[in-house]
Amino acid sequence: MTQTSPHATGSDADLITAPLTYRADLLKDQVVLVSGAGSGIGKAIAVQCARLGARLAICGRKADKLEATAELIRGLGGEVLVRPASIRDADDVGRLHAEVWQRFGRLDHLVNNAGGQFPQAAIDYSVKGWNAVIDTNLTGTWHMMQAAARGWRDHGTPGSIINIVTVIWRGMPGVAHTCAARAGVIYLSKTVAIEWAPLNIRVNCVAPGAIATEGMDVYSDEAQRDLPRSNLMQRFGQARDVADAVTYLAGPSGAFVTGEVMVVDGGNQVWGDQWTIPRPDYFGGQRP
Ligand SMILES: CCCCCCC/C=C/C(=O)SCCNC(=O)CCNC(=O)[C@H](O)C(C)(C)COP(=O)(O)OP(=O)(O)OC[C@H]1O[C@@H](n2cnc3c(N)ncnc32)[C@H](O)[C@@H]1OP(=O)(O)O
Ligand SMILES: NC(=O)C1=CN([C@@H]2O[C@H](COP(=O)(O)OP(=O)(O)OC[C@H]3O[C@@H](n4cnc5c(N)ncnc54)[C@H](OP(=O)(O)O)[C@@H]3O)[C@@H](O)[C@H]2O)C=CC1
Repeated sequence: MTQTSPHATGSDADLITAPLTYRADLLKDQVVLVSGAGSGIGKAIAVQCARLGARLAICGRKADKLEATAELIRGLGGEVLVRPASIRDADDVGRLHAEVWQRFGRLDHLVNNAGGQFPQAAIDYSVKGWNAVIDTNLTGTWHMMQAAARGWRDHGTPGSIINIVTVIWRGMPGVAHTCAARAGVIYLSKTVAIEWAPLNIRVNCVAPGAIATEGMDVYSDEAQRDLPRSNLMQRFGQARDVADAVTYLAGPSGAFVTGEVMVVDGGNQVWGDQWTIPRPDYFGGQRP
C-alpha cells in the first residue's frame, strides 16, 4: 500500500481487526491462491481468507508489496506462500501452480484479482498500451484459470475460480480496453463453467464498481471526485465489500452458484455517470 494514497483501503490494522461478516472457521484448512494480493482489493481478500482459516498463496509482480501482505497473514498465525510472478507469463504461471500443489497438496479457490488499466480516449490507444491491458486482464487471467483447472483435473479434486472484473454493462468511457478484456473474462467464465462442471469446478465473477484503493491514483482528480458519485450510495465502496462477495462465492453459500457475475457497485448498473476521462461538450462537458 502506498501510505500516501487518499484511496488506500483502510489501514493494515483495519484489515486485521474489522469485524468479520462470516464465521471465523469458514475456510479452515482450505488453500486460496490470490493474484495481485500486494495491494488494494487483493490484499483485503487474502487477509480476510487468512482470518477465515485459509492457507494462502499470493502472487503479483512486486515482491516487497507481497511481503507486506504476507507479514499481516503470518501475524495472524496464518500460512502463506509468497511467489512473485506476472500473470502475463504463461510458463511462470504454470510453475507457480506447481509450487502451490507441491507446498500444500491442494488448491481450493483461485481468485484472479490482478489487473488494471489506464484512462485514455480509445482513439488514442497505442498498440503497446492496448496489448498491456488485454495481456494482463484477459490473457493473464486465462493463464491462471487454465493452470488451476489442469491442476484440479490432474489431481481429481474440486475447485472454484473467482474472477474480479468490473461493471461493463453500460460501457465505461476512457477504459474501453479494460471493458473489452473484462467482457472477455465474463463470457470465458460462463463458457468454461459449463465445460468444467464435469470436473467439479465452479467459475464465477465479481464485478466491483468504484472501490477506494490506491489503484484509483491513476485517474485524474476530476475522475476521482466524480466516480464515487456514480452510484446510488454516492460514495466509494471498500475493498472488504469485494472480499465479502468473494467469500460468499468461496464458502458453502456459493456451492450452488456457477457461471454467475456478482455485482458490488452500489447500484451503478442502474444509475450514474461513468466517465473516467473528461466528458465531451457533446454530453454536456465536464461535470462541475
Ligand atoms: C463507474 C464505476 C466503476 C469505476 C471503475 C473505475 C475503473 C477501474 C478502476 C480500477 O480498476 S483501479 C485499480 C486497478 N489498478 C490500476 O489500474 C493500476 C494502474 N494500471 C496498471 O498498472 C495497468 O495494469 C497497466 C497500465 C496495464 C500496467 O501494465 P504495464 O506494467 O505493462 O504497463 P506500462 O509498462 O506502465 O505501460 C505499457 C504501455 O501502456 C500505455 N500506458 C500506460 N499507462 C498509460 C497512461 N497513463 N496513459 C496512456 N498510455 C499509457 C503506454 O503505451 C505504455 O507503454 P510506454 O509508452 O510506457 O512504452
Ligand atoms: N478499485 C476499483 O474501483 C476497481 C478495481 N477493479 C479491479 O480489481 C482488481 C484489483 O484492483 P485494486 O486493488 O483496486 O488496484 P491495485 O492496483 O491496488 O491492484 C492491482 C494488483 O494487480 C497486480 N498486478 C498488475 N499486473 C499484474 C501482473 N501482470 N501480474 C501479477 N499481478 C499484477 C498489482 O501488483 P504488482 O504491481 O505488484 O504486480 C496490484 O497489486 C483489478 O483487477 C482492478 O482492475 C475493478 C473494478 C473497480
